[in-house]
Amino acid sequence: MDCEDGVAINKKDVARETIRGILDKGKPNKSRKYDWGVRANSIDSGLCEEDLKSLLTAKNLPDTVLLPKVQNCDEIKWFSDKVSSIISGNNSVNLIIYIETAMSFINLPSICKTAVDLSKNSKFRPCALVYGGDDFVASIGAIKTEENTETLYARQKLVLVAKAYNLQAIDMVYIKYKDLEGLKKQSEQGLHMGFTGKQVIHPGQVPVVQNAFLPTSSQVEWAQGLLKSFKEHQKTGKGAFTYRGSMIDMPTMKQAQNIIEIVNLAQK
Ligand SMILES: CC(=O)SCCNC(=O)CCNC(=O)[C@H](O)C(C)(C)COP(=O)(O)OP(=O)(O)OC[C@H]1O[C@@H](n2cnc3c(N)ncnc32)[C@H](O)[C@@H]1OP(=O)(O)O
Ligand SMILES: CC(=O)C(=O)O
Ligand SMILES: [Mg+2]
Repeated sequence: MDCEDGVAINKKDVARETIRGILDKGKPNKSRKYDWGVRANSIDSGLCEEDLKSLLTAKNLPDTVLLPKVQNCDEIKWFSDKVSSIISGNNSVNLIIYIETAMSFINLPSICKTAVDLSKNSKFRPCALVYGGDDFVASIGAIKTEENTETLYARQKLVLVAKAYNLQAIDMVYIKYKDLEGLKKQSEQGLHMGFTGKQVIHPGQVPVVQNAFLPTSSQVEWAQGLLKSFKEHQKTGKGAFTYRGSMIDMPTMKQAQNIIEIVNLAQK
């Protein structure tokens, strides 16, 4: 649910009140496991405080707050203070941080470190970074291409820093939402770069992105076989061995473990 750029400037109050009403009612389908996330307005818009006061005092807290256009660690401190003063009792929310301006990228490690450190004594848990590709392209004055070479450095930096701080890395929006083949290609590009997932803006994008980020059956079969073979070779004292024509040692074993971990998480 969005209070930010998907909402016209003259409808900010309406969006906030509508979302508050939805939160008050609670999740309609309690048997299905899903999270409710709300994207507030950015702190520098001057609207964020009002968003948080309304959304975080609803009868049911959103599972996650998405904070756009985070520029520096002072904004994380601001957010930490606000959630601590607004959220009652022992409740807390997940925090997803949007990185989408040139300055955000300059300050990225300190933004993450501050979020991780402050969360130990606050009411939020940082869980992911989002690459806000459209705002970023506007911020640096680039021209968007289908290959995304103009933003390769930024996307790779986001993955690198996210993983260093044990956060998920969520890739850009694909705005040509009717072009599912293009979406598939861009999802696979993000997956290969190390992104954990991708934003969607239309229901039709959901299955394409989910499929792209789930390991294929042949990858799972390869990983299971490799892990079995790795264990057997360890017992016989062999750190390196050949599996299906490739040299395998500890790092490849870890890649196979990643595949199995994603499958296990997706099944939960
Ligand atoms: C760069 C950024 O900041 S991205 C994030 C901010 N932007 C957004 O969130 C935009 C979200 N998406 C949208 O607003 C819309 O999908 C649009 C404008 C792109 C297209 O809207 P439409 O022309 O209505 O799409 P379409 O007719 O295909 O919709 C089919 C159904 O899916 C629903 N739907 C479309 N998008 C969404 C969405 N994001 N979430 C939930 N339902 C949606 C429609 O309401 C419609 O439902 P209905 O059949 O019950 O009436
Ligand atoms: C998703 C988003 O906020 C952006 O691309 O700017
Ligand atoms: Mg944006």
